[in-house]
Amino acid sequence: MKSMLNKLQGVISNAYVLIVLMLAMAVAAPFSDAGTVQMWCFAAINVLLAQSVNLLTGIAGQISLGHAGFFAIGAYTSAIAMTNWGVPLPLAVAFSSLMGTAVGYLLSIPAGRVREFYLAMMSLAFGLIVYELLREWRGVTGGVMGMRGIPSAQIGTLELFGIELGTVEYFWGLLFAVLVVMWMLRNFVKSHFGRAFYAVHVSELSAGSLGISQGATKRFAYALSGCIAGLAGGFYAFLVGYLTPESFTMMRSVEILVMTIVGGLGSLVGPVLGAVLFTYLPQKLQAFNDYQYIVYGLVLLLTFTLLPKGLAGLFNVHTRFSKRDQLKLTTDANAALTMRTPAFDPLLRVEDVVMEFSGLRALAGVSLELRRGSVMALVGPNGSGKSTLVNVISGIYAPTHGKIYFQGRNISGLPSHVIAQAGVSRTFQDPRNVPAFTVRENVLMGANRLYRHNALSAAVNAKWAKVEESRELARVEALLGAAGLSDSGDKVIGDLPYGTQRLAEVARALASDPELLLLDEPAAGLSEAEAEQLVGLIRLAQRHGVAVIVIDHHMDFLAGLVDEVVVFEAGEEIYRGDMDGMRTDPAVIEAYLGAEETENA
Ligand SMILES: Nc1ncnc2c1ncn2[C@@H]1O[C@H](COP(=O)(O)OP(=O)(O)OP(=O)(O)O)[C@@H](O)[C@H]1O
Repeated sequence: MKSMLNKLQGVISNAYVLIVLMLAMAVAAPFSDAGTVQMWCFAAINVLLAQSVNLLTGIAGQISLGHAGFFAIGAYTSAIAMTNWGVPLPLAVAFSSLMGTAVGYLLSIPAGRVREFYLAMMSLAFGLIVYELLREWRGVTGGVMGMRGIPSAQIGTLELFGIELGTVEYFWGLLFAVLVVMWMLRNFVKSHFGRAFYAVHVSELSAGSLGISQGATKRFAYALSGCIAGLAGGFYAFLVGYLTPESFTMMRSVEILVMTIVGGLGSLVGPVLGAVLFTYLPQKLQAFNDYQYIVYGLVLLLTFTLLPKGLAGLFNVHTRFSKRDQLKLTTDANAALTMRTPAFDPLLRVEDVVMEFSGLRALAGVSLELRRGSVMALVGPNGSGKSTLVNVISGIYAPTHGKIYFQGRNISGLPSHVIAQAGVSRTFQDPRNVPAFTVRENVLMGANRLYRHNALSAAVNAKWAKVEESRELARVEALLGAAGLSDSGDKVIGDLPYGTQRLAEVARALASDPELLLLDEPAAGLSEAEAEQLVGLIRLAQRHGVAVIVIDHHMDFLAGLVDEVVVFEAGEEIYRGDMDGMRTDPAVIEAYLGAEETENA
């Protein structure tokens, strides 16, 4: 029984099954009655809408309660383009996508600045504004009476190059569009763009440290989502032949979001399942007469309670976030990191940096220099400013005073993603991985700054995109080997022990092929064997000329690994030198080691 269920799950999650199903529908369409094909058209439009929400909300993590706004903009744009300006069908539909893209981009400017509850409210407001505009801008939209007489496949008034298009031909066109959009989305989501969307979704702080601009990523997500919803709107207008604001109410927005969630956010198959269900459900529920909305509500409640991952969860559908399965890979352990030449030495110069938090001096004038291939430890009691220094160097905080030069360039106060792009990589005191990604995908995310191919190449799986993905996957494989994680590559990281997650985060930091590596307490919570793996990774970086700053309290771990130790107390340096000197330094004993011994006693 279980194996049969597994087989069924395998079949459903297979994209080819979906394609075969769609082709079968295309073949069956001419032999089906007009009402059935019409429903298939509505289902296809809903699939586009659900994919659009899935990209923005499921992948990029930006909730949308106003998607009917994009849908409406697409529908009215194409209708106006054809009826008022005589634009032919393909161009009119393309216009609706372009308009959706432009509005999506514009909306991202305010929406990208807010989160959670405020974002939900803002997207809701967007949908309401569009709805009101449709009602009030009578000269363009026809107001509450709407637009009628739009060429329609359903009525038989739609033409393409003089040939009449009926519902069946229109369905073929829609199906083709759905297939192309889903194929492109699948490739896109499995590329570094998809991983960047997810990185921003899970932690904007961590995304910045990977060289991913949260602002640019969100703008891109809104524009792409608007593009797909606009396309759906374009198709809708020429299917039904009339538009009124009542088709684009807040309820419609909610319905689009709900069908995506019920289908399963984050997967590509989920939105298809949700869209199909929500095309047929209202029709089937008509049998319940006055109670249909109660039954509708119950269906939703039950789905959310029993299937937290939506219908896709029921079928065990997992979207993976790399193109590994499609590529032939080579592994070359030496290819993990680039050999650095001493072009700029010192690589890092920190000059008199002060960091104040509302009057509290976390750093009180810190200066240091770091050479290529050297390892510096920052030690000191809790609250002495070690993490703050790492945060200031990596751009999480702009220093109150002082300068930081990296490769001769003043980077103080630059955004964290710009600093990461320049070659500064870091880990956090608490590992910040994407829990739903596998170990391999998490490490691969670190390589984000090294990709050069554009989004279109990623979406059509261009050769360039494949070459880059193979190259980075091979480097990741070598890094997984160096971290002792080769056997865990395919495991979902959120299910793994803390030590593995930490090691994977260090491997991820190295995957960016950095010049400077900043490790914030990387050995905390590691077993002895894992700590050895960590030492191996740091040495690998060092051999390749990477400069390393490591914060840690474990003297045994640091001994033999570091070239220089800097001890902090209350934001000031109280010792700089080697480990042996530190152990006998009176100031250090008084401020730090004495305290450690007392703590250990
Ligand atoms: N974002 C912040 N806002 C306000 N105060 C902060 C902030 N970040 C750090 N601090 C304060 O700055 C001081 C230095 O903290 P920091 O985290 O750098 O110390 P640390 O040496 O890394 O300590 P630990 O070993 O506990 O991580 C502390 O007093 C801390 O409370």
